[in-house]
Amino acid sequence: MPITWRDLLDILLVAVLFYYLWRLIAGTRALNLVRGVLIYLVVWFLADRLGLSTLAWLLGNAATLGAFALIVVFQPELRGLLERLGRGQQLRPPALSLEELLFALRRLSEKRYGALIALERRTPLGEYAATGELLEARLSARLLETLFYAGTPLHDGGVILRGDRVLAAGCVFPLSEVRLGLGTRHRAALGLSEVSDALVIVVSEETGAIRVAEGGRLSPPQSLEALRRRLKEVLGA
Ligand SMILES: Nc1ncnc2c1ncn2[C@@H]1O[C@H](COP(=O)(O)OP(=O)(O)OP(=O)(O)O)[C@@H](O)[C@H]1O
Repeated sequence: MPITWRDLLDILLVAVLFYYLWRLIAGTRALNLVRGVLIYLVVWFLADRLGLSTLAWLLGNAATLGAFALIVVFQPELRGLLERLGRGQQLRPPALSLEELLFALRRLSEKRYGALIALERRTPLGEYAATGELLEARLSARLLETLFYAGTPLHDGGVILRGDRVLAAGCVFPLSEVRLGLGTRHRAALGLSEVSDALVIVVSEETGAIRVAEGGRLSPPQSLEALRRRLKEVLGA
């Protein structure tokens, strides 16, 4: 059968669809889910082909239940994906004001205010923002300083930045299981970086040291210059 222009268009559209799906899930927790589902499908297919009827029957029936379970478990990610699909590229939040953030970090470090700040990237952090107080406020150094001033109700927990907005404060991040020899603020920074692609900045209340957690790794104390370089890379500025 000859290949028609319809076949080519079909293949092109499917390729574009997969490419955009991949871009949406790359770097998110959903990527692990996709890997898991693919392995499941391969085992199911092999069981069916090799005539392992009980295993194939079991996997076939569990698939329906599993699909519902996945929707429930990954509801925050799915909502995030749909939000991003709807939002499109143009309506991205304005870029973060790097100098404002660096100025805030300098002040927090000098004053020894313990701080925990997550910069949202591709992984939606809405589920963590929901554990704190939603602010949706424009980022300013004075706001960050105020939020981490000890004694105020919101100073406990982490702040989430989305573009140039302070999305939420007083948020609870997942704690890493890794023993760092540091306290819970640092474990929370590392924990969030393990489950998302966020860049998480932590200022120590005890020493004023600024560290960055990214991709499940916590940096040694950083100078503001080193931090500026890394943030510029991340923000593409
Ligand atoms: N799961 C969490 N999510 C967000 N913030 C957290 C979490 N757990 C603890 N924190 C923050 O960490 C603070 C406790 O910090 P702790 O003194 O244990 O940290 P640390 O890593 O030793 O840092 P520091 O050098 O600032 O003392 C809490 O008051 C809270 O603000």
